[in-house]
Amino acid sequence: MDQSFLSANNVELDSNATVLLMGLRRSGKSSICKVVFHNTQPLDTLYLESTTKPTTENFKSLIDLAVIELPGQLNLFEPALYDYEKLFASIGALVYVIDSQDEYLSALQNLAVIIKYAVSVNPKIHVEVLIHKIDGLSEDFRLDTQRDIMQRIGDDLLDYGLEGVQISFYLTSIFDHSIYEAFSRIVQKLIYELPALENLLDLLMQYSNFDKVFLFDINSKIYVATDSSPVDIQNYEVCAEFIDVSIDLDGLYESPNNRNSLQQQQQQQMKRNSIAGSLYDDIGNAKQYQNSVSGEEVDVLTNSKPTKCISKLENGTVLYLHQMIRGLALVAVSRFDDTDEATSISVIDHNVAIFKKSLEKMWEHAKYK
Ligand SMILES: Nc1nc2c(ncn2[C@@H]2O[C@H](COP(=O)(O)OP(=O)(O)OP(=O)(O)O)[C@@H](O)[C@H]2O)c(=O)[nH]1
Repeated sequence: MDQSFLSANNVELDSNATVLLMGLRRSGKSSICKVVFHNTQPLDTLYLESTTKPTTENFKSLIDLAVIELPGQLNLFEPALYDYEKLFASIGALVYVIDSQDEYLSALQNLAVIIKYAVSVNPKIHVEVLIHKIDGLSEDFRLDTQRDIMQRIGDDLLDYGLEGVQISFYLTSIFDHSIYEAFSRIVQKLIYELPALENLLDLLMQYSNFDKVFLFDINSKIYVATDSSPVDIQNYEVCAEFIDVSIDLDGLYESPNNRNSLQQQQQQQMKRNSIAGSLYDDIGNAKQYQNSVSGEEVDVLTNSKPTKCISKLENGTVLYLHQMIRGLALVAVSRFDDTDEATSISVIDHNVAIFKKSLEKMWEHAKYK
């Protein structure tokens, strides 16, 4: 293998937090990386040039994630090009992108060969299949396509004598939140401490009367953990957009000393607002009744005080955001009646402060960070 490629990209160091992104040419791999991790507008990916050699990108979040993209034109098993054995042995998840708008039979054959090889080298690997570009398919046709793809891959793997390989399928598009939802679930599988985190979030839900709580990576809008209740995509959308709104609002309350860093933050925010939409209007009409900044802590990444923001929407839903460690924010959806608002918020603040301390402690002893 091209040793410099591996060593330069720390593949061995962060093995369990490494995602290998594969798929045929033009299936959408680079676009996914750009939209999810670089906040590129989906339409700006239209004319991306074809990737010609493997690329690795590192993202710092709750865990330090490495995403390796292999160009679609590579013939995977062409001898002596790369040491694939070492590569597959060192990754946590294989993410294979299938263009659902294109003829996908050759992609499925390619995928079956790759899965066969991947599980023989690394039996613990998570195999994740993105049935991508679903924005071009009708609702019914999406499910038919998913069923067809699952059936065919199952048959191909049976032919190879591979029964019981766990494969997760996701219907995705860069034009809506489905790609963030998929990547959230993929990244969560790589977080060793996830069960403990989920337990903590369940406790927080219970004692704070939240309907739903997410631990978001602020930059990518991936949620690295959530409580154990099912995820409703609308809750996800509202919370993800509330992060953008909160950062903008936070600017209004900053002292002049921090104005520079805030302007930068806002500019970055403009770039990252790939999903601006109706919620901004809702929040514009909503009663913004508290936006306070705690005085004690200083966030290492932004060199500014951690943001806390609470908003009540016209339909009575309350959104609560508190900035956490490592570029994360806790965002919760709640509903409490007007009479006990102040008490509820004090209780929530107290519980969230305890949660943040627990998170810090957990991360001091984290396995992969
Ligand atoms: N409609 C639609 N088009 C998409 C989506 N994702 C990516 N595309 C388009 O698909 C085309 C190819 O995307 P790329 O990201 O360059 O594909 P790639 O897999 O990296 O291609 P190679 O670098 O050749 O391996 C671009 O024009 C994208 O705009 C999607 O979710 N929906």
